[in-house]
Amino acid sequence: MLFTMQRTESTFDEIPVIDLSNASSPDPAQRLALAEKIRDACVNVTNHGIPERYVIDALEAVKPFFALPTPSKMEFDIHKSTNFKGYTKILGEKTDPNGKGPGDLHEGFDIGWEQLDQQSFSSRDDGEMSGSNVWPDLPGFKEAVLTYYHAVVQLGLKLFPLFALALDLPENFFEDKTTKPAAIMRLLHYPPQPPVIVDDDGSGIGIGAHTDYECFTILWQDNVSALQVQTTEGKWIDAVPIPGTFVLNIGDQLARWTNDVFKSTVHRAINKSGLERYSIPLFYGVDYDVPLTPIASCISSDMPAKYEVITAGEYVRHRLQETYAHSGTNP
Ligand SMILES: O=C(O)CCC(=O)C(=O)O
Ligand SMILES: [Fe+2]
Repeated sequence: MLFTMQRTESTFDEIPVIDLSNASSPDPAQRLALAEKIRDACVNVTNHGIPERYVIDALEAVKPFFALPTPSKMEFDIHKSTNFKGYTKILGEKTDPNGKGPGDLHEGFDIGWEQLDQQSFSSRDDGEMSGSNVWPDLPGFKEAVLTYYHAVVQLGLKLFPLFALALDLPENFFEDKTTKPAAIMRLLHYPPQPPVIVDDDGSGIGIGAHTDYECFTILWQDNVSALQVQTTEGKWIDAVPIPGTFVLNIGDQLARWTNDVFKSTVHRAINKSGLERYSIPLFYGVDYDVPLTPIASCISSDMPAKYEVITAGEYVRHRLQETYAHSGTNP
């Protein structure tokens, strides 16, 4: 009989902390032991190798941008972009596909892959998601943001082999599918809001309940608690910020590769602190032209294929269109 993977149930009461020191250990047993720990839908990772200085610099770069008057920020309106890059105004996004409210109480600035050392953007064929970044003319902004971006992209490349191991696949399974890092990064600002519990009409939500669209998300959050993660039983757990760690979430592309053996993590954020909150998620997917074909060991007569096969780029574009539809269309 063919070996079939079992679905992972995430039933934690608090989000586990996983030490990534052994991610590139020469000992395969240590890499495998670590891989088993990241099966859960959501973990905090420590010893990730990203210098704190990079986080601080990116944050200090973006704060003056968010402090600009709205018309200046709207010059970089995400709706002017072919590939959803640039500025999202407060309430500009509605991340919960079933959300009833007026939109999400955060503003954001999105970038994708770009080399750090280049004068001008060299375009890359990203199919559905082709296009360039936009940059405000603020001193040090681009350099600080891209320096942090590239450090997290490198961390992500170390995680793909662990996910492959956890699926009993060759460690290099994702290598030829991640040759042009398809990573979107967002710098997010949640302004202080009245300490309301979210109303029945959905107003007051910082970011509505959703799953992320790529394979996994590496998220830095400041020390203001707002993020919540839903367990398989439907319980909301606070992703309490732990200094020096990142949150690692599973996203829809991995769910599609694995026919839901790895489920994508439902999460949301509500900033009830009365304080400003900042977070920086980086969503790491496979190359946009790669079809999300389910892995054979994740399909059986008990677990028939759940998702139609589409490319990563088609999937991401479709989801971004839905998210931003209520505040405009893109070219
Ligand atoms: O701000 C956060 O903690 C979560 C952000 C998020 O879920 C997203 O941008 O997809
Ligand atoms: Fe998210």
